[in-house]
Amino acid sequence: MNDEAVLSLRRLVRRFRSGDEIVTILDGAGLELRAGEIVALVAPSGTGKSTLLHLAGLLEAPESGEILVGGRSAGRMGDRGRTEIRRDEVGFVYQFHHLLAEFTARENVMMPQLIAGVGRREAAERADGLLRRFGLGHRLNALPGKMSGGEKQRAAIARALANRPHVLLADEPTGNLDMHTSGIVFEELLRVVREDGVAALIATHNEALAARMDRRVTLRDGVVIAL
Ligand SMILES: Nc1ncnc2c1ncn2[C@@H]1O[C@H](COP(=O)(O)OP(=O)(O)OP(=O)(O)O)[C@@H](O)[C@H]1O
Repeated sequence: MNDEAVLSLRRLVRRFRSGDEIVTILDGAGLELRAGEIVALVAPSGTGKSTLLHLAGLLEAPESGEILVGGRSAGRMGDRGRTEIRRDEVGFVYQFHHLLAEFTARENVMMPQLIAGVGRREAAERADGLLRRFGLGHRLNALPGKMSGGEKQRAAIARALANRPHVLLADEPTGNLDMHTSGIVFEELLRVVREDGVAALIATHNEALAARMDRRVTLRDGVVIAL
């Protein structure tokens, strides 16, 4: 672990049109994530958690402010540079697994690697290793339709980590699971992320899960504050 920020969000402003009005959701939001640090983003519904994660993952652009990933400023990059950073540096986990239904667990975890140019054999080995770490060694060839909710979400987390990202962004990663399964899957996510030294920003409504992370932040009036 070192003290270098792998993700810096600086003075982010994001507005949306709502009918005739312009609503400012983020109003100078800033956050730094150091290598290996796991941060919980805990805030009421509608305060901008998903918006902040989308900006951090370069899925959309802020009206103003700066986003640095691995010290590189995304604002100064073209679409191609942003796409590369998204692919190589950032992993995403959503509430819904978004696995491809016609591909097995192994193939789903291979997919981002193949897109990044990794060979089939190496991608399959990495996929199997990751899935095993999530207790899915017996489900490598299972199709998502045959997997339980917890298994699918584990596979989705493995896929997010497939390209060895420095940053993992997760939006209610266990929000679709029952409380018991959610706790177990969450524990596994934290274990693997810690073992690999990945920095993570995880939005959750669940205070008990948030308490297991390194620090907690919230959004208030469009800015990030420590809890
Ligand atoms: N593309 C959009 N167009 C218009 N308004 C939007 C858009 N995206 C988000 N918003 C609005 O911005 C606000 C924040 O939304 P966001 O999804 O970031 O909140 P959240 O904190 O993640 O909420 P939840 O916990 O319910 O997921 C909401 O009022 C939402 O309606």
